[in-house]
Amino acid sequence: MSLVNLSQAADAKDRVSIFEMGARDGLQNEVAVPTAAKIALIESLADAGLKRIEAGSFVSPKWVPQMADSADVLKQIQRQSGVVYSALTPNVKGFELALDAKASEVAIFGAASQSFSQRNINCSIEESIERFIPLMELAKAHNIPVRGYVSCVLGCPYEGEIAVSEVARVSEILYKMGCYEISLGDTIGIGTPQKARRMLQTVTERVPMDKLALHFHDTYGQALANILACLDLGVRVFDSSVAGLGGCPYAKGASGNLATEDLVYMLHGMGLETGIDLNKLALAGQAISTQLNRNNGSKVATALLAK
Ligand SMILES: CC(C)(COP(=O)([O-])OP(=O)([O-])OC[C@H]1O[C@@H](n2cnc3c(N)ncnc32)[C@H](O)[C@@H]1OP(=O)([O-])[O-])[C@@H](O)C(=O)NCCC(=O)NCCSC(=O)C[C@@](C)(O)CC(=O)[O-]
Repeated sequence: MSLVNLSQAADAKDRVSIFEMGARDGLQNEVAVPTAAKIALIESLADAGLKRIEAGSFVSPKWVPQMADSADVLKQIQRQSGVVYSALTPNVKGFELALDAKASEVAIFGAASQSFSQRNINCSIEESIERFIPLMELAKAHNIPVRGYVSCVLGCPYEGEIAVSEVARVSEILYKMGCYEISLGDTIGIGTPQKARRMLQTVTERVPMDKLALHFHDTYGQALANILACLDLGVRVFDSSVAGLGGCPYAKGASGNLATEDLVYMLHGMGLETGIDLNKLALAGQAISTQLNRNNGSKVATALLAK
């Protein structure tokens, strides 16, 4: 049996939704990025047609000082109608700050690995769920949609293999708590296509496919192959990061998410619609790469800009 039914995926004239991670997952690892550069990045991403942009995170500035200006970013961006500007919120304090900064929606972030949960948010999986309950109640009261992340779905930097049953269990808890979508994170980018497919299939036994997103880091260069392997299962939401920016401060050595430009190029090539202008996106990625004084992490953008 073939790994992926390419003809089925190629015939699907449907739309894919991309959640842009560059300004949060991308920049949370970069020191001393001026607030103005973050704002310029977010505005240029919206100009390129991205409708879902993670703009920052309201976490402890002692843990992630790089995101300490998230309120300024959210308060100062020129917003476009129809664009969702989201922020990570680990607890009620973070939610209140996000509300004050007028985040359109927030995201809670848990993990399928106890060790990663402890290192990333300083509590066990069970304690994190307890912390999320009052946040979910507040979000409901304020009519703010909440997205949920599950980290380490294809492996953990501290524990290695993670049981897919645990990924499905945590995903179902976040879904039943009221998260409108669960993003499954290969935090350290070690997954390969069959494993990614099997993991997604197992999670769909507990959470409907149209409530799931895939969030693949590209550390081992497998992210695009993993997405291709999962596309024909019906998943239509992917997280990615312009110019491949990023990494997680609590997953040493992990590189950024799959570059959005590379994802868009593949999807458009398969006849799938994203609503994104690839040339504008490539320019946005190049501008922030130049600002950070680093090579552009997107192969597609590098090729397009060399023309
Ligand atoms: C969760 C905590 C806060 C627990 O950290 P803690 O130390 O256990 O929290 P605490 O409640 O004891 O508070 C300690 C101090 O932090 C402050 N504080 C407490 N909460 C907040 C807040 N929301 N905003 C601002 N300040 C806050 C609080 O006020 C206090 O300040 P002090 O009295 O010492 O001056 C901490 O562990 C933390 O901030 N962790 C965030 C780590 C992080 O941001 N990681 C990266 C994002 S996750 C990721 O990248 C993965 C993902 C989502 O992309 C998916 C994937 O790829 O897998």
